[in-house]
Amino acid sequence: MAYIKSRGLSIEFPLNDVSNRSLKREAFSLVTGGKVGSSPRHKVTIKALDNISFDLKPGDRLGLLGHNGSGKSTLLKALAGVYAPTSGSLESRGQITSLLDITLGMDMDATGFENIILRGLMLGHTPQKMKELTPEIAEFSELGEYLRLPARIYSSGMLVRLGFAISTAVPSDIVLMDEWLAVGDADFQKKANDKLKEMTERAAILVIASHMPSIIENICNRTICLEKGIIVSDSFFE
Ligand SMILES: Nc1ncnc2c1ncn2[C@@H]1O[C@H](COP(=O)(O)OP(=O)(O)OP(=O)(O)O)[C@@H](O)[C@H]1O
Repeated sequence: MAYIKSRGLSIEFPLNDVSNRSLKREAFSLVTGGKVGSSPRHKVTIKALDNISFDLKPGDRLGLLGHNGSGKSTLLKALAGVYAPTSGSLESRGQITSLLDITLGMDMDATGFENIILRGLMLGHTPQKMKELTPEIAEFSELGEYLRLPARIYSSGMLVRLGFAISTAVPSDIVLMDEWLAVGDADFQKKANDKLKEMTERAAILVIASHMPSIIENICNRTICLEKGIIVSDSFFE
């Protein structure tokens, strides 16, 4: 059964090029969302997440709220395995699909077809699985003969279409999203939106950060609001 368990999770970023005595530190403390502090070695650090604890189980649809810099993306990236906890723990079970950066791992010199395999490997799938999925991904992307050409010649919209088609090809237990994805031109967006809806509805657990109240109201049954890396409210609703 899929789950996420966070216990006292804290994530700190060391700012190696900012000294403790520097005037720059004051500037940082004014503008950043995370808490500015210092490490034992007198280096400036930003505490992006501070003592975060929560549990998620199948059926949970968590909306992450908070001002810019409050720690939403850092929490999503920690859930995706991009950042390790500085202290505390974060555990999960289940296949995770991270839609945080859907073109991550693509090689611009490789063709679209090659990138289907490469990006699939990044997502934790086998080459065999990706080969089986290739016709479906190719059809969804609508890139046709472009898939035989290097990705560097794609427009940014074409690249995102391919990344989206690959990332959503395999159903998963846990879906992570930073804002509801809007991909491609108007026609493609409708198709992508339907696919995203199907994927998030089928997932056991969804975690989405959003500044859009309508997204949170329509799809979430719980919200956690962050402020300077701390949970300031945790609400459950139908
Ligand atoms: N790689 C990094 N190095 C240093 N500081 C970072 C890094 N990533 C995030 N931060 C800091 O961590 C804090 C939280 O940032 P995060 O991106 O998680 O906020 P957010 O809530 O997602 O903001 P937004 O709504 O603007 O996307 C901020 O103070 C930010 O400056």
